[in-house]
Amino acid sequence: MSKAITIAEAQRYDAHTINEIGIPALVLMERAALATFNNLLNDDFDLSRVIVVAATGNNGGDGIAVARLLHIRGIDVEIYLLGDPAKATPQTAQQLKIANYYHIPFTTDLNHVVNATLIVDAIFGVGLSRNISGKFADAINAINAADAKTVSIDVPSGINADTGEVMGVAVVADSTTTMAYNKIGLLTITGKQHSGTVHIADIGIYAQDHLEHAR
Ligand SMILES: NC(=O)C1=CN([C@@H]2O[C@H](COP(=O)(O)OP(=O)(O)OC[C@H]3O[C@@H](n4cnc5c(N)ncnc54)[C@H](O)[C@@H]3O)[C@@H](O)[C@H]2O)[C@H](O)CC1
Ligand SMILES: [K+]
Repeated sequence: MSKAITIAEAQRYDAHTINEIGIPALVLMERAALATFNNLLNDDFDLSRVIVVAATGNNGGDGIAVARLLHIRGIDVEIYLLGDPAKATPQTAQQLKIANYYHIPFTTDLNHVVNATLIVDAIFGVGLSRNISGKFADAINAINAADAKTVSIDVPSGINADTGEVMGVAVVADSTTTMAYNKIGLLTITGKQHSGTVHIADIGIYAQDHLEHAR
């Protein structure tokens, strides 16, 4: 079985890749988005009306970049944005700027989530730190009430990636594209029930960089 990591390890490997190796965070985000995009195409989903539900952390940034990749190919895609864009991470703020350049439509109508043919869940990844309530919970309930298939980015939003615990409410995905390594919480019974088919995406983040053949 392939390696699975904790939230702390994911965060440490990300930081090492960005700060010590020097691969820019936006490059990693683009690779995360491309990997997710490829899985959307390969898994043969109905892409007639796609909605990306994104928050303003880096998980949301991955999702906004996926929306752009779809939009550029002529696919009907909208973004349902949760949280305050003024508080977005630098990478996610940049993704929002690019999305605006391409005039990707934003919606504030949860009915568009319910009526989509495919939902991309980019609300929370390994940064989830407390129980989910309010608008975030409403969006997750709408995702789960929709007939559409759902693809989660990195972690089904609401699942604690260390324990598999549901943090109040959690997305039930058909497929999850998780970055670099599987997460130990996704191997628990609840984790598996919520993540569906897990695709592990190589985005250039490795647990060890002292591979002799790599340097
Ligand atoms: N770091 C990288 O280089 C890469 C990360 N990738 C993706 O980024 C996420 C992790 O991003 P991060 O910004 O650390 O966290 P999240 O987006 O998961 O969310 C954090 C955000 O949400 C707030 N928050 C936490 N819990 C709650 C809650 N219950 N209700 C409301 N708000 C909440 C928190 O305060 C933060 O503001 C990772 O999973 C990847 O998807 C890329 O893969 C590229 C490389
Ligand atoms: K997610």
